[in-house]
Amino acid sequence: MNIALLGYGKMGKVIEKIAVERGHKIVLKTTRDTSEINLSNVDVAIDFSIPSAAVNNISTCFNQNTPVISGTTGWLGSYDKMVELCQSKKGAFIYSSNFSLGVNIFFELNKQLAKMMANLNQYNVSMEEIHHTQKLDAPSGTAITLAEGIIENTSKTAWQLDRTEKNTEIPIVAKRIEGVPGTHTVNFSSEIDSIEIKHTAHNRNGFALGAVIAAEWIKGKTGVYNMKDVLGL
Ligand SMILES: NC(=O)C1=CN([C@@H]2O[C@H](COP(=O)(O)OP(=O)(O)OC[C@H]3O[C@@H](n4cnc5c(N)ncnc54)[C@H](OP(=O)(O)O)[C@@H]3O)[C@@H](O)[C@H]2O)C=CC1
Ligand SMILES: O=C(O)C1=N[C@H](C(=O)O)C[C@H](O)C1
Repeated sequence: MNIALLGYGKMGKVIEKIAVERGHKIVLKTTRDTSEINLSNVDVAIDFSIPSAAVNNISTCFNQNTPVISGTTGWLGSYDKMVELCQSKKGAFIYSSNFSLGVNIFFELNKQLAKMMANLNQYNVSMEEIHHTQKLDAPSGTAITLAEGIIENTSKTAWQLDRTEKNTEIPIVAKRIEGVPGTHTVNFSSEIDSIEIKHTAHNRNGFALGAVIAAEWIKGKTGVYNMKDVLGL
């Protein structure tokens, strides 16, 4: 496949390596200095850029009839608008806050645990995410997806960064430590004991491999999908 990398930073570079190993060709790389995106010889575009660039990158793909995989976080206020545009242009789109197989299994485990804890009022739920110091958004997209999984399955109604005002909110602590690719913990704690589930990324390979697998999967399809569809979870 001919792949465009919209964003060629830490993730773009790992995706390039894995995509080439899997027999694909990178025909376009964009950075903050790119003024025009021409996708005429591109089969699938993969966007790992910055929150303020994601909507323009994704819209450009729909407008040029190119399927797009987006892993950029911090722009989700515009997700519904992008879904509408995709549908109106009969495009193809996958967004995931986290493309790794391990985290997508963790998302399902988190929902199962939340279901089991739903009526156990003696436990308080809290979350922590740790990332490298260059990360622009907080909490991480992955932490937001985890919080949404808990909200769907318990009486919690919202998440809050670094504080909680109400018992119905899930507190998320975001820590920034040099070199950490991404660590997420969900904790249910009572006076008697704690139950904790944790995912630790050892490097960026899992995120990148998942994005390339999603790009291979979406070629030739139309519609809006997620990583559960891709991985058959
Ligand atoms: N869903 C997932 O599985 C994962 C998601 N992420 C997310 O992916 C995104 C990228 O992460 P990462 O690679 O670490 O970030 P980097 O900061 O290393 O890279 C961002 C890239 O985007 C480029 N960029 C900036 N502005 C634009 C623009 N207008 N158009 C196109 N590209 C632009 C930067 O350009 P320049 O080189 O000129 O600075 C850089 O190449 C983040 O939102 C992060 O949260 C990260 C890991 C996994
Ligand atoms: O910025 C990162 O690095 C990461 N971002 C994603 C997120 O916000 O959840 C995924 C991963 O944790 C790495």
